Amino acid sequence: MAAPPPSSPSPPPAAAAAATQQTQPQPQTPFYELVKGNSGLEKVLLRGTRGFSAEVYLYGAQVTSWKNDHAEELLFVSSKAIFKPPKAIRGGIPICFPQFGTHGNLEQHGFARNRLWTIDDNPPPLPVNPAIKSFVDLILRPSDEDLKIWPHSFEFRLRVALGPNGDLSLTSRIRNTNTDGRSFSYTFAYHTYFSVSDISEVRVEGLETMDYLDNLKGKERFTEQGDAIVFESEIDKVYLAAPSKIAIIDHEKKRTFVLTKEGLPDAVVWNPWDKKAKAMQDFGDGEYKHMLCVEPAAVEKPITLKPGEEWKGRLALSAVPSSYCSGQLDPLKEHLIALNI
Ligand SMILES: O=P(O)(O)OC[C@H]1O[C@@H](O)[C@H](O)[C@@H](O)[C@@H]1O
Repeated sequence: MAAPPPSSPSPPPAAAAAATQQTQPQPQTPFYELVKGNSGLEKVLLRGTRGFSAEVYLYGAQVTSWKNDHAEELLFVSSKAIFKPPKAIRGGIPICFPQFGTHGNLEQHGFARNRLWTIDDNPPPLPVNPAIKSFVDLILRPSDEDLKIWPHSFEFRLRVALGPNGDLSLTSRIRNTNTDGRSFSYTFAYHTYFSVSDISEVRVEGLETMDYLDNLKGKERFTEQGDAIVFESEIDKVYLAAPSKIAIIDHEKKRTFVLTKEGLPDAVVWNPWDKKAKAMQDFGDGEYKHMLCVEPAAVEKPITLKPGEEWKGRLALSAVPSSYCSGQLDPLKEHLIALNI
């Protein structure tokens, strides 16, 4: 598909066709480009004001890039990532559905991350900030093969939006479309890989004093101590009933990522560290130093939907200068209000 110049984004063909059939223009015409990415897989480019950008592969509906106005990449994608089904792409924001990790009988993290999603040009309305001009809606429905391993009919809609201040939001809407009257339950995560300068210089605030399940200790439950979380070895924890705002402070970069989550009670924190990194085929030996996963999730208590019911889970990310005092998430409030998240 021919890529329109960034200054004059064009609606995708289906949206353009729909617009000509309507007397009233669509209030929210999604602006994006569809281009070929690695291994010929298609990806959507979102361009915001002042050079902000994001990329989303149709494979896995996976965000693989989020850049600020200095064209700096804010997400981590491994240099060894494999862009070939059935392997999930190592990095960015994989979607874990209908199972997080090994909490069930399906393959680790479920199948949504290694399925081909399609662009949904006519999604049901979703209230949005009118200042957001760059977004895309993707949809996944189960194939006959999927129904054999998880016998439930569903519609999973994901909107990825780039805000006017460069903030990135992902909104998932999952609907039970079973016609046999059956409910279904699932666990879920936005498996977000952040790019950091040096893991030993990073601190996470917002999870102190939380209870967590330690995946490195047979999912046993512990309580975190009062200090911000720092990293000196492998970590794989599911923090339970975590607050809606979490900050990742990168001292060297003088950058703070602020995560805001809705509908997702838990937060997973993962870094494989050196030994596990070496054992991973699609991950460089030293790359653990430059990434950290903080994953808004619903793990401990699966979400249950009756037929016709819909669940919504949202993640909003912003990257702000680290110019506030340690131990206080509150000063971020003003910035969050300014960002409208
Ligand atoms: O290699 P995968 O399947 O992408 O999983 C990576 C990690 O993902 C994390 O979310 C899990 O808590 C870890 O246990 C897991 O190792």
